[in-house]
Amino acid sequence: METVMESSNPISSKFDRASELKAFDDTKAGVKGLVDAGVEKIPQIFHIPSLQANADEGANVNKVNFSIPIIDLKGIDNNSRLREEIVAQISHASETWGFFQVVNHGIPVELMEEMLHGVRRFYEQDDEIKKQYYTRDLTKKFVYHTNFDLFTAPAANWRDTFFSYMAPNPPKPEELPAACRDIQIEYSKHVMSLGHRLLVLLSEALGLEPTHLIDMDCANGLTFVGHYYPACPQPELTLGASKHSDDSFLTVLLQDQIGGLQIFLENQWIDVPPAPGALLINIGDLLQLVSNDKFKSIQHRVLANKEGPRVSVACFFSTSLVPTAKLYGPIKELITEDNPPKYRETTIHEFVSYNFSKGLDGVSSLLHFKI
Ligand SMILES: O=C(O)CCC(=O)C(=O)O
Ligand SMILES: [Fe+2]
Repeated sequence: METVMESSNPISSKFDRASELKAFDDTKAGVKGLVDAGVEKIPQIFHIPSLQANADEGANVNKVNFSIPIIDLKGIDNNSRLREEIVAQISHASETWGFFQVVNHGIPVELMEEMLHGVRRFYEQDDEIKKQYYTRDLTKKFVYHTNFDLFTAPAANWRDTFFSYMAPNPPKPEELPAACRDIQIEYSKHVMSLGHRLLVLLSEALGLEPTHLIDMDCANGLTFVGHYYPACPQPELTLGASKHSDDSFLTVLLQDQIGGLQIFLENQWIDVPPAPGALLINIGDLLQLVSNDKFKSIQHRVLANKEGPRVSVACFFSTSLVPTAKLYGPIKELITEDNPPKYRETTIHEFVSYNFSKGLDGVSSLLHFKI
């Protein structure tokens, strides 16, 4: 009798969940630790009920014939007609899909591969060394844990993650783990320069001076995030990353060949299969906000998979760590009588803190800032 009452009591089942989450966090071994221990049934904390009931939008996958455009940057710097053409492609993609892939982006393919290897080396190294980096202290220079929103999200994701702020105040090399330090530093430098080039093209796409977005400090901060999605024995019950949009200005994503990333467009989920040598670029919430909704920050998610591990590196351009009181709102030059500001002004710190406290709950943070 008591057992029945306890299990139907929402308060006690909530307590169970809290202690399960804590026990999982305390292992410091992440989702990979569960897989290494041989779990065949994924723990309850990872279950996403709407997926199981097929009740979310996931029931509609790839009904439209659509693929993310691949934009070739080759020759952009010495042919002005080609440059205009590329700006038009970037403009169209950013207004419509919020996502595009780039090739001939200036980052050597070997470097991209070594970057993915570096992330994998970190996760697959000796557990005792890896655990030393496990922390929920976000002021650390290198933060490794499993889900950042483990204790607040409705369901945990089948994913482990580490991150470091690589700009404006990069960590000292010795503050990063030996498994990925050299490549993380080198790759981040390349991404910084690609981000600058893209922000120039995006400024032009908005009809602004080429340096407009750079001058607004959109490329001052870079957060480097290394994800590891272990193979999942029951991928239909959970997700690698829940539906969300990025809180950055711009995100540069490097994914391996496993696949599983999907974007939510026209009320359905669309696969974003990896394209060899390409980097995936997406508009973040902050760029949607300053462009007054001209550019779209599109929600996306990552499926859990049986074939993993899947490795990806997401580099977010934002300035969250710069203690600036600078206000960001819709860019004045874009505002007209017919196009009044759609958002109130905010600081990066306020925006990112709001997004972080909310976790990956599928609701855009932008709504909170709408006028
Ligand atoms: O791993 C991926 O492909 C996507 C990760 C992602 O969406 C994110 O880090 O915001
Ligand atoms: Fe994302």
